[in-house]
Amino acid sequence: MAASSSNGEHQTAAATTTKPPPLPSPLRFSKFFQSNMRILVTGGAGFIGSHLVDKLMENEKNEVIVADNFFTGSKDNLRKWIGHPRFELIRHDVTEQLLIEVDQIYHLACPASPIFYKYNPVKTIKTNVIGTLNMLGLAKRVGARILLTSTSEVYGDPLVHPQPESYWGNVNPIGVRSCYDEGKRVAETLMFDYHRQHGIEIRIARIFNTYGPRMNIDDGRVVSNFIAQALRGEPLTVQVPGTQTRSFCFVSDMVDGLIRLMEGEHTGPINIGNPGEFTMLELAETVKELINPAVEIKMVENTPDDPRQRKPDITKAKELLGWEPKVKLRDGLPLMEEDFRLRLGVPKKN
Ligand SMILES: NC(=O)c1ccc[n+]([C@@H]2O[C@H](COP(=O)([O-])OP(=O)(O)OC[C@H]3O[C@@H](n4cnc5c(N)ncnc54)[C@H](O)[C@@H]3O)[C@@H](O)[C@H]2O)c1
Ligand SMILES: O=C(O)[C@H]1O[C@H](OP(=O)(O)OP(=O)(O)OC[C@H]2O[C@@H](n3ccc(=O)[nH]c3=O)[C@H](O)[C@@H]2O)[C@H](O)[C@@H](O)[C@@H]1O
Repeated sequence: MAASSSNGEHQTAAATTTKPPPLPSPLRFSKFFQSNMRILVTGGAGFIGSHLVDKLMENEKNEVIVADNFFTGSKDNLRKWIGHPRFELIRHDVTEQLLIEVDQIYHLACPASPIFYKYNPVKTIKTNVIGTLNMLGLAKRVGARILLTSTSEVYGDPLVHPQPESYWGNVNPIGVRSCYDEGKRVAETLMFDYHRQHGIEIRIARIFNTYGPRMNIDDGRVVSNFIAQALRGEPLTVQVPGTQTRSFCFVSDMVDGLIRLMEGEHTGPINIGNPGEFTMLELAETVKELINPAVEIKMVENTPDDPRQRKPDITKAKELLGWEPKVKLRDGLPLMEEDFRLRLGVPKKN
């Protein structure tokens, strides 16, 4: 349960550092040469990362560097930028040191789909802990601001609903999801310790389920599974009991929220997600209605520790970032359907 001493204000005040941040690159103070903003996106070849790169590249004053090990991401997601003079792609694993010069770091590198983060749980923890430590070390050396994409999974199987940032969560520390949710909790701790101890400028986004074009077709997450199944005419696999809820955010809204957080004045953590809440059975019914009314819905076994409910309280995002999602689930699903049809080679019948 949320302890009374853990209300948002108290948490934010305790987090504020008195130490000035390390100096940014001398280039930022040069009078005659206005250098571009150099932005590192770790995990930039993945789903959210590649959409973020597209948005950042729209600004001609930005240079974007992606560091990715291509575990779940792909060069294909970035193909329109490869060879662009303001873009660089580095095959790099964040569990290793990275010595480059940058002004901002969006730190996304980490597998996000449960089937991928459970595939090699020890590596997932290393990515979250050593990877975040390395990126914080880089931020400290070059005086960069760093944003971590944390997750609603830090709330575990929440006992408070909807979840405000002040809720400390209900997480199983030894379960099969712990490599990811405890990994992200340590990553958040490291961010705040570097902030308090070294004055690093940090931003933490707690992302709730995000969907949209470019998700891996075999990613295993629920929205991509249902859309791919509906298009192939296969039964939609609802994991029991089907009454568990999630709140789904369209990827363009997510990218807008992440950039506002990076550019704003607040460390966070700030929930970024769409508060529209659906049971998995409701989601299956909606996909069936919109994409393939002939398809069956089949109940299948679930995995351990699956959270029963999830819905973000986005009061902080609204007040501090002026952000709220614009795309409703019923409008976002057809945009994703279009992309999946193209990739699966299933044209729409008129
Ligand atoms: N999509 C969501 O619903 C969601 C929800 C909460 C949090 N997040 C967070 O957002 C971030 C991006 O998620 P996504 O949905 O785009 O996932 P994704 O799997 O599509 O992207 C992750 C990217 O990180 C790369 N990567 C993984 N381990 C790495 C390592 N050790 N070194 C370098 N690169 C590595 C992958 O190759 C991939 O390109 C993740 O940090 C995830 O935890 C996502
Ligand atoms: O919001 C978040 O913070 C987290 O959201 C997702 O985690 P999860 O909600 O478990 O994602 P899914 O695998 O899409 O599962 C959602 C629900 O759908 C159900 N499901 C999944 C797949 C399927 O085929 N059928 C089905 O009913 C699952 O049992 C679960 O209840 C992401 O994958 C995490 O990276 C992210 O951190």
